[in-house]
Amino acid sequence: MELDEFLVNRLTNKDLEEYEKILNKVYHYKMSASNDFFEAKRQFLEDKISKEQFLKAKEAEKKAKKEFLEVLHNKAFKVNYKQAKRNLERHRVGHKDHELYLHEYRQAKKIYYKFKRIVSERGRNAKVAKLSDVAIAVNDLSFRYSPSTPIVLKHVSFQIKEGEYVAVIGHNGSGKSTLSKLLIGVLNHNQGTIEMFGNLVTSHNIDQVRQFLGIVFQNPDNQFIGSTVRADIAFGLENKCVNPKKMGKIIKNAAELVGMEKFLDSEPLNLSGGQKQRVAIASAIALDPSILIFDEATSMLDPKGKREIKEIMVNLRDQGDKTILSVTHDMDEILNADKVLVMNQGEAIRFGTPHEIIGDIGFLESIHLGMPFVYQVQEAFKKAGLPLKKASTMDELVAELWQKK
Ligand SMILES: Nc1ncnc2c1ncn2[C@@H]1O[C@H](COP(=O)(O)OP(=O)(O)OP(=O)(O)O)[C@@H](O)[C@H]1O
Repeated sequence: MELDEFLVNRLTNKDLEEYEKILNKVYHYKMSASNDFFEAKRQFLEDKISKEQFLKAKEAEKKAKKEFLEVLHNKAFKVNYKQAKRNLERHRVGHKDHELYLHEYRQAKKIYYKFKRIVSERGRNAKVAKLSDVAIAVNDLSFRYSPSTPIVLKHVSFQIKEGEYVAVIGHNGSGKSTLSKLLIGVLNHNQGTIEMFGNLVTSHNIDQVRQFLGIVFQNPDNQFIGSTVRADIAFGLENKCVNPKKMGKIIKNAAELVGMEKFLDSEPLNLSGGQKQRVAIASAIALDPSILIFDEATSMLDPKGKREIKEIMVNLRDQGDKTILSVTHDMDEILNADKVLVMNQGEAIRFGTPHEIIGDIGFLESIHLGMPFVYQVQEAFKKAGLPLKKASTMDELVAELWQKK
């Protein structure tokens, strides 16, 4: 598009209308490029497209963003207003053309203020703000993959407050992944609402809402994008156009948070699954998202890897400023959470503290979910006529058994 067209004196309402049309066009172009990039990233992580295709989508998004910002920051209407002001100063009261320049000045001023309003509306749309301390509010959410397939989520409602750690559990096929895909905007919901920090999520603002989200997926091998740990963490920062001077410190802090600071120059090949997953977390944290979504992030790891990741999740929660939603099959993990959402056949059937959920053994059995290991041991002792004092963690259990000895 020709921005210079607007760099002429004496802009009219018609020019402003033309500008608004162009702004809308580049805005929608940017939104669609951002969605394409997000989708490409997901497909790349799932090995469905090549790195070249993924990088192409990244470039397209960068270009679209740049073009949008160029249009948004167009100076023509301001220059026009200043010019008209200068002209008026040169043709004061008494000059034969004073009335003409006064009229032009008023016109330019009016158009400039209208321009500012249009830009600020787009500017507001371009950012989402925290309007509430409820990080995620899902209300009456229902979903089916296509009109001919059954409903897989049925009237799901729950709220997660900022800073809470919520584990989502449920038998295979209960709808956990579908729920997480709806939350990150990979799928669009058919019915009900999702709000993030009070912002109603729609297909128009999903790209902005994603600024709140950091996502860690299941497969550690597919999450590496950079050739080293440092390059991997830098990738998202570059994409967000973070000042290169600030990047070094951000990367170091993020790596330290997951205990990977000594591996910044390591290549992915030389890392264990757990270490790769720690880097994936660091890459997410570096962008400082308010909400972290872990989508079965420990399921492919060995016991040591699982333990490491679960410790990091607890540390992140304890720092207090991150909201965590973790879709998991690990019944031991739920003991770390503040709340547990239980899914069954597409419905959110319970939402409570881990102890409320685990305390009801009959309920867990009825939906084919096992108990955390610590509770299994206590049950076994109880059945053998040796009841133990209630222990919620392995340390408490060991202490209790030690005393019995
Ligand atoms: N692309 C799809 N098209 C149609 N139905 C689907 C699709 N993906 C999932 N489903 C169906 O949606 C329901 C919920 O699946 P979902 O993957 O969300 O469950 P889940 O709880 O995450 O299971 P798991 O623990 O095995 O990952 C299942 O009945 C599944 O068959």
